[in-house]
Amino acid sequence: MTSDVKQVAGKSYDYIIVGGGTCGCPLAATLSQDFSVLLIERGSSPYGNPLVIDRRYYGFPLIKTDKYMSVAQSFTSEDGVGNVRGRVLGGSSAINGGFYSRASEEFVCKAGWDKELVKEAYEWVESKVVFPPFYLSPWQSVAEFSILEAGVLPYNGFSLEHIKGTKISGSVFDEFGKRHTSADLLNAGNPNNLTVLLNATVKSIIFHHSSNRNETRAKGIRFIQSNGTLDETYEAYINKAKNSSSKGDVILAAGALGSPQLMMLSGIGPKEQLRRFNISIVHEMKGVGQGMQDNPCIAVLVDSKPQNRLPDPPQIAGITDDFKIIVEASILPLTSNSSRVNVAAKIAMPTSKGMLELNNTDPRLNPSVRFNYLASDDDMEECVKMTKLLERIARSKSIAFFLGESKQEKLTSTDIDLRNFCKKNVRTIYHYHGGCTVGSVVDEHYKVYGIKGLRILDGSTFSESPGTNPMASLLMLGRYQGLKILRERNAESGLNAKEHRK
Ligand SMILES: Cc1cc2nc3c(=O)[nH]c(=O)nc-3n(C[C@H](O)[C@H](O)[C@H](O)COP(=O)(O)OP(=O)(O)OC[C@H]3O[C@@H](n4cnc5c(N)ncnc54)[C@H](O)[C@@H]3O)c2cc1C
Repeated sequence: MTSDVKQVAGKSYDYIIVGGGTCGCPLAATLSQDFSVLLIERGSSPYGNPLVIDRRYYGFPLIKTDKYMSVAQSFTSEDGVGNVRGRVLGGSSAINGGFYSRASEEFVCKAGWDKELVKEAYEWVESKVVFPPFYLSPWQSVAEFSILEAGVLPYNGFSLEHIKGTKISGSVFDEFGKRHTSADLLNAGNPNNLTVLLNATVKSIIFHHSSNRNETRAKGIRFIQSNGTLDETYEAYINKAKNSSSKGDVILAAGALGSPQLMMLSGIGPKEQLRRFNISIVHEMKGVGQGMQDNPCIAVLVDSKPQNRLPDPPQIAGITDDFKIIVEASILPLTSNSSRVNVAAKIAMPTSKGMLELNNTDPRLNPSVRFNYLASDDDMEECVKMTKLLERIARSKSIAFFLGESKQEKLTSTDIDLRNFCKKNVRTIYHYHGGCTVGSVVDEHYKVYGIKGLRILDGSTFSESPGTNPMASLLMLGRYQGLKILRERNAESGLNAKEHRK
């Protein structure tokens, strides 16, 4: 691990992975088994940073943000909803709630993934960074009782599966309250093959055009120091190989905001967008930045005023019969010595979608994004149902007993009231995705259409969230796709050897 750009500048690797986040780290570890890998991350190391590592500081990165260096980068969508994205090795797995739950079989089927390999990849991740609950905090126990009291049944106890009813899930926090991020998975890589460059932001992809311009191939990246100037750029390249099929790839794993942004900054995207910022067009692609989606969330504060309770990440989930609503509860800090107790629910499969656009050419700044929360009637209807369920939970005897307060007053009365309540109070649960979706920007192997040697692997490729919280599936996807690439390359080298012997 280094922050010295000079150790990397001008060098070549079999694979270059942009973004040391949730998907990028397991991918880098896996590919390094057989190939040289450069993993380049704009943030710093999570190790030794209590805001990341210590459960007692859960939620603090969200309230301690700055423009360039904080581990969470805040942004406000065009809908006016505040949000954050990870900016540290480990990515958003280093700042999130740590709640770990596998995708449903239906989601795996729909994605066209190989079921057995998916299982193997989940198990690999779980053997390293996922923990069963060693104990349930008093608030998580009360959340469990209150969700059951509101009728989200059956009770499933501890399970990593996405099943209807109320369950206790896995977590990336261990029994000592220490967070394990995707960065820990790098320990499973081959240290002789793996270079991790921190505090370096990729500015654009470098392309090679064949002499007849029939083929465009990603041949490297251009990057800057994250605290440097935009003009002082460095380059790293993909290793030259004897034939094009044995070449590696540049793989974007910069997240649902980072990957579409970087595609556009590199000249791949909607023409008008690129022209607006004088970016030379490498490949027109209308789908880049499209299909942005965030799961609408309503959160109800159940305590009457801020208190000094320890932050408490979610560990219980209530999943309704139709799998359309998921309820979780946590205690989040407001300031360094006050916090609020909340119950939150998300619409698992919203239909409203938005888009992402460039608003500057500095890769360190946020692009502009609109999610169009609750724009469709279906989503609004679901939000009304979700708020009714939240009310039942918030007014449960279990919560009143925990707080030592009398049962909450009813918030609203008619469906019209509830619609207005939803419009006014919709927020994020941070599971946003899209922008480079499979079928639109990348094919089923996560290869960018029309460009050789370029793949994308992260939340930007999802056209819907995996029903449940997405971290588990993104960790899994990094491992899964890494294994697929290794197998692909082994099969190719077997074929080449055969050809050679003929
Ligand atoms: C506050 C919060 C709470 C959440 N809680 C949960 C939860 O409890 N359970 C759950 O399952 N999910 C949760 N999520 C969602 C989940 O964490 C994310 O969906 C997931 O981590 C995204 O993974 P990713 O690989 O797509 O992107 P990230 O993990 O965000 O990785 C992208 C990486 O790329 C880097 N990067 C971006 N641009 C560049 C560039 N130009 N050059 C170099 N590096 C770059 C970033 O710094 C980052 O490290 C939460 C998310 C947040 C933000």
